[in-house]
Amino acid sequence: MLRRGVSNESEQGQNVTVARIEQSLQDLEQMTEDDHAVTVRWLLHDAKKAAKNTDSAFVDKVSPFDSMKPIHLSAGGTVPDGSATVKLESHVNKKSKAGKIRSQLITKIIKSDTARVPKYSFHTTVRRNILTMDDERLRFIPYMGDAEGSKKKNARLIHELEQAYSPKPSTSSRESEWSSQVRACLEASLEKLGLEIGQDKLIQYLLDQGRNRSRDSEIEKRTIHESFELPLEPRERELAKMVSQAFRKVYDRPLEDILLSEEHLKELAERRNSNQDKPGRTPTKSQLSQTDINKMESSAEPCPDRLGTYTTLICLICGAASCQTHGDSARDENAPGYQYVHQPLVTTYQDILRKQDARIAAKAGQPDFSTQVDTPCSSECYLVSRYDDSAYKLPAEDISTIESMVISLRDKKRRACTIAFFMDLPCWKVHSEIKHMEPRSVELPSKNRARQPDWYNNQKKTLKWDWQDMTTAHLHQERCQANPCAHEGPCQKGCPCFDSQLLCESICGCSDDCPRKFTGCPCHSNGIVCVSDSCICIQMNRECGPQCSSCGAIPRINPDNRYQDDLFTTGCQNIHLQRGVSPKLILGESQLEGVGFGLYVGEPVRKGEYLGEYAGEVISFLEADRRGIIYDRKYLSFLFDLNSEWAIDAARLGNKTRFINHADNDKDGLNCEAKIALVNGEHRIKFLALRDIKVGEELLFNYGKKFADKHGLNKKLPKAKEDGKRGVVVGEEALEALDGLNPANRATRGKMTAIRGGHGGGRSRKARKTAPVQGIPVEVEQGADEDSDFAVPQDEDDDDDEDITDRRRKRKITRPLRYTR
Ligand SMILES: C[S@@+](CC[C@H](N)C(=O)[O-])C[C@H]1O[C@@H](n2cnc3c(N)ncnc32)[C@H](O)[C@@H]1O
Repeated sequence: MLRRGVSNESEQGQNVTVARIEQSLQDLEQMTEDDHAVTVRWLLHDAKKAAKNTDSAFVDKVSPFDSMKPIHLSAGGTVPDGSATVKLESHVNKKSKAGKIRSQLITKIIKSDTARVPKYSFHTTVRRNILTMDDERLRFIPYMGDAEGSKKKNARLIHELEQAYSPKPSTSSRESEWSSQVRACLEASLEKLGLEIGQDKLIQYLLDQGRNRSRDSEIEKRTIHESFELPLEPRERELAKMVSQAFRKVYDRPLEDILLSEEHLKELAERRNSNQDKPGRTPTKSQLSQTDINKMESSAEPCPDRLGTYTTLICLICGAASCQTHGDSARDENAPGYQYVHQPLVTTYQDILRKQDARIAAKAGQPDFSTQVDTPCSSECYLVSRYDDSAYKLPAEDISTIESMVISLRDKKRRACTIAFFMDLPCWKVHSEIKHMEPRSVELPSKNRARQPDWYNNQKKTLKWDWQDMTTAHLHQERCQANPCAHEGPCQKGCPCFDSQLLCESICGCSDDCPRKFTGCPCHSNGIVCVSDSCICIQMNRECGPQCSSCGAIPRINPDNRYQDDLFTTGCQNIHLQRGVSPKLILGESQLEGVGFGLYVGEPVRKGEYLGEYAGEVISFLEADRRGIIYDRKYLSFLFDLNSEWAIDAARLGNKTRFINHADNDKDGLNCEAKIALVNGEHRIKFLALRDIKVGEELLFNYGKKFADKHGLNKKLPKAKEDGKRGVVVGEEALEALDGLNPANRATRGKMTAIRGGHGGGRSRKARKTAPVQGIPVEVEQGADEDSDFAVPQDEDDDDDEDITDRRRKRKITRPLRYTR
């Protein structure tokens, strides 16, 4: 904020010298400093006044510690029986040794029969995965204890964290505030001197000179450089050189620090890319003739720019506004090799319409949950009205508004009626405009059609016998995240699905008859139930979905039918995650000594049954690596690789499955496995029982050798009943133990018994309501069982683990928990 204005009086640019520019810059610098001083004085004045007011109104003048007597610490001496000593070391002044105070406290040891509460790292319970952006700022350094020899370890940790979180020093806010102030000052100074160059020319000069040779922001530099159409005139170059020299003298640093700072370059490049600020390219309105302006305003083109906003606001996978589950994964701009590229997700209107069509087509097979019927909206409704299209022309801006609205309205049948209502236009006219917009007439020439992959026939819905050698589309941990494709032309080279050798999904923008599109399973028509490898969806580690028109998945994924157990006893069984009903799971202290909590089953589970979803934050690998530094140091990690780009972290957000501990093999109590499945274009992790599991058994799955080795996961279930010591608890007795030890659980006891009695798909049928989240109805159970069932199993019993047979699994998809390098 420049309080004293800069003189408008233009000085003669021709007589300018380095000394004069220097003087002008100094004047402005002085002015800026004065201005800053005035601002700070005002702020302090205000702050003092505010503090005074608060003081009298709310602050107690007497310190609560005033009445406390000082405690005299005993300086050691004999320690009475039943006591222990604690050594304290306080540092008053870090640098001086004199500031170090050592004392020793004598404490009483209190013994109690109460079970020790296991260590627990706090988490918030979530019902579905939440996409979390990268956070490359190191916000705090965790306290890792003062144990012997930990100083070196802590120093190493701090170094590691600083390396991971700040690969390059980011501009501090003070620095960036200063830079922008000086930039403003510079602009004013050039204006005052009447020089015929502005900041743009100075930037061009610095880029021409190859100043700022750092490899950072290369793309931005190129974008900006290419936007200058004409080379600098010799006079301009001379002036820019003088400004650069004067700047260095006044500020004692190079001009490029201010004009080519990473932050500023990024800002400029974004502006250039969005076409708002192309020097010498985009004429201003005043430079255009009225005919040009009319042409621009009546063109159908301005729409795509605005559509960009729609596509980023509305998720292309689920249609939710600002979706937190899918969406463009976070970019780590500080990552080595990161390059700024301005790349709108979807570029043209036709792409978006195609995507819309694909989504609507994918939904066509689903039951219509809406209550709408095909009744005409008015006498002018397109459903009833016969109209002469050519007789009535809409203004360009109305057409443009219709285009924009079409994108956000997914119900195709109703969109003309809805738009007509909002715009107060005849429905038939809106409908006719929409029809013109749709790229239906675009028939692709046959030679240009996409080809089916060699290993998959989407019409017969079959895989070639050696398909597993030809693709990794089913190996989710190795493949990338599914991103719906949206491009002109057929799905061939250049299409992201094609290039990643993946199939197109129903959410992709390509046409329904794209030969690369996954078309689901034909199980019912082939007389098969989706339960084994004969179902193509199971073979490809996918859950059945709307694209499987005949197998019976569609009514089974309808949330309204979730608790209709009869429906699930037959028909498609490959919809676990979409149904989302798990058996009763009880949280208690793990039977693996000292590992904290563990998860137990509260009702019998059969082999192959679904146990729950491993939910948490979906984060990029870069973020996982950063978080992993602290997790690995604490030997407590909840990271789980989801695919080749993303991981799930259940440390901060998660559900009960985050408490499932590790076992190497059947002998150690391994009883469940984790599988990654593709569910409607989304990767998700589910737990399945590897064998029949008895009530009260602790769930254990194999985290993978790398994780187990790195974290030293060596704790095993105690052997069955040995000389009165603790043993594995299973069966009814275990339930008593789990139940009885925590009075809070008694209330649920009757319910659990009832569920056990009615086993055969029997699950806790809790009252539930639906809560809309981002426009999508999400099931929320009232009195959710999450975390209320704490218990500490302590009783002994025989370890009567059953023999586990049939361990040979054709598809190896048990996914190790992530470890960080
Ligand atoms: C996903 S958490 C499991 C829940 C954890 N027990 C708790 O209370 O939060 C994984 C962590 O549990 C511990 N853990 C799991 N299985 C273990 C085993 N067999 N031996 C030792 N520690 C284990 C390790 O600290 C590991 O990093």
